Amino acid sequence: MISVKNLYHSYNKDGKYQVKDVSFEVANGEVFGFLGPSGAGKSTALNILTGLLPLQQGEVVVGGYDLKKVSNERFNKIGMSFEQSNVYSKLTAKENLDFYRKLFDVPTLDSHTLLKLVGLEGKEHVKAGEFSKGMKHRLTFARSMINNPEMWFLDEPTTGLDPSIAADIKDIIKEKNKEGVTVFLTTHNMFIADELCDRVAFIVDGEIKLIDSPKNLKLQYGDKLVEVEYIEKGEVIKTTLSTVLPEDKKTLQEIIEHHDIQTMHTKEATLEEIFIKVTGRGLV
Ligand SMILES: Nc1ncnc2c1ncn2[C@@H]1O[C@H](COP(=O)(O)OP(=O)(O)OP(=O)(O)O)[C@@H](O)[C@H]1O
Repeated sequence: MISVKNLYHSYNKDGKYQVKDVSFEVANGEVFGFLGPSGAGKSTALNILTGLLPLQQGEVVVGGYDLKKVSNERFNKIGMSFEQSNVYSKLTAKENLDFYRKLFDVPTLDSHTLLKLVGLEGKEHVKAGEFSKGMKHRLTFARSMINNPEMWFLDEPTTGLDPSIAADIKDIIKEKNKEGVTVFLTTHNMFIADELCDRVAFIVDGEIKLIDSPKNLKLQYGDKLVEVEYIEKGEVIKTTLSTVLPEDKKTLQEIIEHHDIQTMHTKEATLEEIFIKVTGRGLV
């Protein structure tokens, strides 16, 4: 479980906060996402949770460890993948993983298994410096799993990757979560948030504006509309009707009773549309 209460962070300690009064909880086994535009404070919050940045103000408990009390033991339980790949160029893929493995006091996964999982099978003995950007990202991602973490922190896990690599990464996240791993991720991509997260927090200017599941958000904020294509006098007519307004409901009933329906589906609001509605800001 992750518990964050009244978290603040100021890089310059000048009274301006890049993370402001942030509170949330992530249950064990949940995928929780911070969704927000560039500069919203997502990485800053994540870096505090993983110990990369010092905790200045607030209460943070990760996997039972209170961040105010120093304990290196907690690093055995967490994994972190960075937005920017940071692998050692002069070491091979296997050497990169083996070097990192030594930092843990718990059983670790073997390099071969991890490299296979991220599609780098056969590249064990290639220097990371010769890897493409996507391959370096896969290696960083593989490294974050080496200690079989209970809590997995992923900063923009698919940003800048080509669609097939992004799809593989998403599948691995889903698989690990099925095995019980708790995931905290940041993203400015509504599709990632929608597809992967059980709950998302909308974050803007360092503040959380709302937390809910993508499904609830769509139910609550989506316009209740239905798009219908039907045949009238040999022509295809397309119309959008409210499922709430009485006149539209009557029209819809009339269309269903007297016309040949080609297609009919409800029109869902996207998370980005809801984000704009709630925060007044876009996701870029
Ligand atoms: N080391 C730093 N020193 C001073 N300010 C910083 C530092 N790192 C980030 N910031 C500022 O803190 C704010 C939040 O940045 P952060 O990187 O947490 O945002 P983000 O939501 O993760 O955005 P992105 O997706 O672009 O990384 C931004 O205004 C950024 O300029």
